[in-house]
Amino acid sequence: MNKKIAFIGSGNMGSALIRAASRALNPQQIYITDYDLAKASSLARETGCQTAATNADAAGLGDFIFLCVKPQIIGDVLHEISPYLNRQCETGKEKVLISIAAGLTIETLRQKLDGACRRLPFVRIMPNTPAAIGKGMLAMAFGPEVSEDILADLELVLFRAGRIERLSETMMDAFTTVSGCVPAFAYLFIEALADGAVLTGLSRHQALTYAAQAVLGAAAMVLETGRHPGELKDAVCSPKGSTIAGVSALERNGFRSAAIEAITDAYQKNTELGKIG
Ligand SMILES: NC(=O)C1=CN([C@@H]2O[C@H](COP(=O)(O)OP(=O)(O)OC[C@H]3O[C@@H](n4cnc5c(N)ncnc54)[C@H](OP(=O)(O)O)[C@@H]3O)[C@@H](O)[C@H]2O)C=CC1
Ligand SMILES: O=C(O)[C@@H]1CCC=N1
Repeated sequence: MNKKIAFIGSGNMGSALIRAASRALNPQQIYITDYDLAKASSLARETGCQTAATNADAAGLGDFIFLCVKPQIIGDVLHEISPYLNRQCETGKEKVLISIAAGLTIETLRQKLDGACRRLPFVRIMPNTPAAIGKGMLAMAFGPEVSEDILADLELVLFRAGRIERLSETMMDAFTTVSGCVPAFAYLFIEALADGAVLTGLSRHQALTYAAQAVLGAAAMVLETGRHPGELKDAVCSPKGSTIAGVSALERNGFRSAAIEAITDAYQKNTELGKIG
């Protein structure tokens, strides 16, 4: 795959995808830019990618243009790069736009483009930050104008980010919640478990390592054995044992309902982000 890839925005999520893409391709195929150019330059030095001086340059250079800015800003960026995309459209150059913004539909984003570039193929992807180390979960939604060749190339750019699934756009807000947001909830859980372990005498480093490895192992058991988490939980809980005492404490404190409401509140917010367009 010899296409050029541009990333506009190299913040938390953009930088995770840039790291993944730079492992999948020759990093010299990748152009990074950001409002804060020092941030882009530092990441370019680390990954071997190139920098683009402006969003317009990135739009001109990239065959695939990843838009990795906040949902509140992406409309301005699309408006800003439209003239440069239109110039390329006149020469018959086929570019692909890719948004990672939570909530915003492809149709809403397309309306932010001015001129002929409004017809360009547009893909909406939803990654999560573990993509930085190849442990991400990522979904792609797209319309009929996006060819199988484009999707195959996009998967080549992203395969080092982690697991990739194609999803109907109607499911993207639900996916964003249970995949994009969940790492933050899991970090909270791991941090709290480690706090408890520090209370029982372990060092902070030991506590974090052991708690994170236990959560990692439990997640892998769910994915790799296909067994229901309730069944896996029962296999840890001995009658009158310590684990069931801990499970009881979690239930007493509303752990399950807190987790369910974390998902439903975050989902609600994702749908609201979609209305800012
Ligand atoms: N964080 C996450 O886990 C996930 C985020 N997303 C989506 O990713 C997108 C980016 O989020 P996130 O990475 O967290 O945000 P960040 O703020 O970390 O990154 C956005 C970057 O874009 C830069 N920027 C701001 N304005 C412009 C502009 N006009 N042109 C070029 N660059 C600009 C920012 O610079 P500066 O800081 O100087 O303003 C910042 O470096 C959002 O749309 C979000 O919905 C999706 C999945 C997961
Ligand atoms: O919090 C946010 O808005 C983004 C969406 C998914 C993860 N972070």
